[in-house]
Amino acid sequence: MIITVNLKDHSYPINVQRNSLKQSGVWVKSIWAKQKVALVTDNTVNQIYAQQVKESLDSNGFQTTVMVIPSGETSKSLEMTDFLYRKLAQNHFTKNDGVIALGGGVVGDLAGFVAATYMRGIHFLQFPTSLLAQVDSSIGGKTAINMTAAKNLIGTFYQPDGVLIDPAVLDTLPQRRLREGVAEIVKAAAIADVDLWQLLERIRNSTELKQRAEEIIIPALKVKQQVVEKDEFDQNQRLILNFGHTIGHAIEKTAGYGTISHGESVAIGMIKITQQAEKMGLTPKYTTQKLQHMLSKFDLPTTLTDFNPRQIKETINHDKKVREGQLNIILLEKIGQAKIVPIYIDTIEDYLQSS
Ligand SMILES: NC(=O)c1ccc[n+]([C@@H]2O[C@H](COP(=O)([O-])OP(=O)(O)OC[C@H]3O[C@@H](n4cnc5c(N)ncnc54)[C@H](O)[C@@H]3O)[C@@H](O)[C@H]2O)c1
Ligand SMILES: O=C(O)C(=O)C[C@@H](O)[C@H](O)[C@H](O)COP(=O)(O)O
Ligand SMILES: [Zn+2]
Repeated sequence: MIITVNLKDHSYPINVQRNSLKQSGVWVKSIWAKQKVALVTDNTVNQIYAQQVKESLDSNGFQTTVMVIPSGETSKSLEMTDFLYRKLAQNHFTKNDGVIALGGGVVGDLAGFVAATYMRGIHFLQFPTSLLAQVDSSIGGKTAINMTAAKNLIGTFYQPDGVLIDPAVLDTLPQRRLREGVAEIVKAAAIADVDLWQLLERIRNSTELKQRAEEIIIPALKVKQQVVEKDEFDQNQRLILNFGHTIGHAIEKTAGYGTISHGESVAIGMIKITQQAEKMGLTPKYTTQKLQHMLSKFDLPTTLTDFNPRQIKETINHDKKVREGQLNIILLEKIGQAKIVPIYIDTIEDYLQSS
């Protein structure tokens, strides 16, 4: 199935097809002219999938160099950015050449940032291999690396030329990694798709979800595609994709990148913000309970024992949504519909204390 992301300057296809990775070179040839390709991956995905992708690319006329970064959130760094820039330069990559991100959101965000900035931008494709990357991070063009001060502080908007999703690769994805993707799917349903929410309600657990992957991936990525089409550069409506992320990103940073994963932090963030919104009458009663029930069913965390509101507040000060002392937070109008509410940043600690 092909879903097109329609944007003013750069529309592109998302191709969802089981077992497509093995023949990915054929698809790439339909998008790019023959050229050098940097296949950026992490050491886990490298061992399982890089060779078959390289073979398919090379047999379709591409000249592929595999570039491997360590697995995990700490690779979204200036150090790894520099490592990839050097590799591209050593291998004489030019503006005619391209980068393919083969991996989860970490590989996608980092490789996308490198592709966007090397020679002011070279061609870029996403081959997402984690559930999270297949439903969220590979689409929409946000690229980023982290700083000590806060998450995703450096980045660009840089849309890929295409996204190739092979649901068969989820077979090798560990359970913990799978449920991290479920957190973003629950987010997508909660903010914009009540039908997807109801479908998730009918699914018993992560195992069943994996078996019915395409049924879930397609509506989840359509939520993202539609939101991005309305507001590519995060000026207004796209902010809803940040539901649970203001607190979530602060949790990731304060715990130490990679300690509590992105998906887990977002799950806790969605609960914290909804609990308080419910208390203030901004979100209907029992919404937190519904979210808690949904997330727990997929073994996602909904609380954090070491939650430190002061530290979290300090980190939130660096959030990209802060403008002139105000922060846009995302709340649920109801399940399936989000709203953007501005609050004063000074009030965030009380907000967090009482939730
Ligand atoms: N750009 C965006 O719009 C966007 C959206 C959501 C999340 N993100 C970012 O994405 C990152 C999280 O992504 P993630 O959850 O994919 O983490 P990840 O990239 O670290 O992948 C999780 C783990 O799964 C492994 N893995 C990936 N695919 C596999 C497969 N098929 N089989 C076996 N192992 C596999 C990886 O090696 C890694 O160890 C965070 O940095 C987050 O900020 C970005
Ligand atoms: O695409 C978006 O927009 C999102 O907010 C999707 C989020 O799931 C994702 O984690 C994103 O990277 C967060 O972006 P940021 O702008 O808050 O850094
Ligand atoms: Zn996210």
